[in-house]
Amino acid sequence: MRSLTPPPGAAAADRHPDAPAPGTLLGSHYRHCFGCGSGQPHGLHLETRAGEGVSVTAEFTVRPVHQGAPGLAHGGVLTTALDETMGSLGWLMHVIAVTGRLETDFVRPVPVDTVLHLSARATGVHGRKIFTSAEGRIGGSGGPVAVRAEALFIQVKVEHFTDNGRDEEIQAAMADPDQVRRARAFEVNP
Ligand SMILES: CCCCCCCC/C=C\CCCCCCCC(=O)SCCNC(=O)CCNC(=O)[C@H](O)C(C)(C)COP(=O)(O)OP(=O)(O)OC[C@H]1O[C@@H](n2cnc3c(N)ncnc32)[C@H](O)[C@@H]1OP(=O)(O)O
Repeated sequence: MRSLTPPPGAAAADRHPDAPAPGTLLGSHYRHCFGCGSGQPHGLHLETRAGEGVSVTAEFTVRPVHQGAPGLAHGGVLTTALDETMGSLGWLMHVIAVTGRLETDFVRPVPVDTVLHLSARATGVHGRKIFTSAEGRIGGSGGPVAVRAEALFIQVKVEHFTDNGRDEEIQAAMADPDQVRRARAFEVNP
C-alpha cells in the first residue's frame, strides 16, 4: 500500500496570497456536486469555511437518509463528507486537485441527528501530490473523534474535467460564468 504520509523532501503546503480570509465560507465548487452543491437535492450540502494556513472546517448533520444501520450513519457517507472537506483545501492553495487515495478510520458509531464537526488540513506537498488529513468530532470542535481520514490529492488541469466529463454537463458548466469564475479561483495564476 502506498503511504499517505508526506515523503522526506515534501514541502509545507502554501496558502495562496489571495486565499479567502480565515472564517470565510468557501461556497460550492460546482452546483451539482454531491458533497457541496446547493443544486443537488440528494447531496450532503456541506458548507466549508477557510481556517488558518491551509486548513478548513465544516459541519455535517447526519440525516435519516444517511443511515447504514438503524439510526446510524453509513460509513461511506461519512467518508464522502471527509473527502469533500479535504478536497476543498485546494481552494486555499489555488490548485485544482482530485482524490487519488483515501483511507478512513471509523472510531465511533455516529447516530442520526449528530452534527459532525469536520476539520481538514494539508500536511505536505510533493510535486503534484497534496497530502491531507481530516477528522470529524461529535458535539463540538473539542468533542470526541468519531472518524478520521488521510488522503492524497493529485493536482490536475481543467482539462481533467473537460476531457473526461460527460459533454452535457461540461457544456453547461462552460456556459455558466459563475462556474468558470469558480474554476479559475482554484487555478494557479488565474
Ligand atoms: C469550465 C469547466 C469546468 C470544470 C471545473 C470544475 C472545477 C473543479 C474544482 C475543483 C474540483 C475539486 C473536486 C473535489 C471533489 C471531491 C473529491 C473527489 O471526489 S475527486 C473524484 C475522485 N477522483 C478521481 O476521479 C481521480 C481519478 N484518477 C485520475 O484521474 C488519475 O489517476 C489521477 C489524475 C489521480 C493521476 O493520474 P495522472 O496520470 O495525472 O498522474 P500520475 O503520474 O499517475 O500520478 C501523479 C503522482 O501521484 C501518484 N499517485 C497517483 N495516484 C495515486 C494513488 N491512487 N495512490 C498513491 N499515489 C498515487 C503517482 O504515483 C505519482 O507520484 P510521483 O509523482 O511519481 O511520485
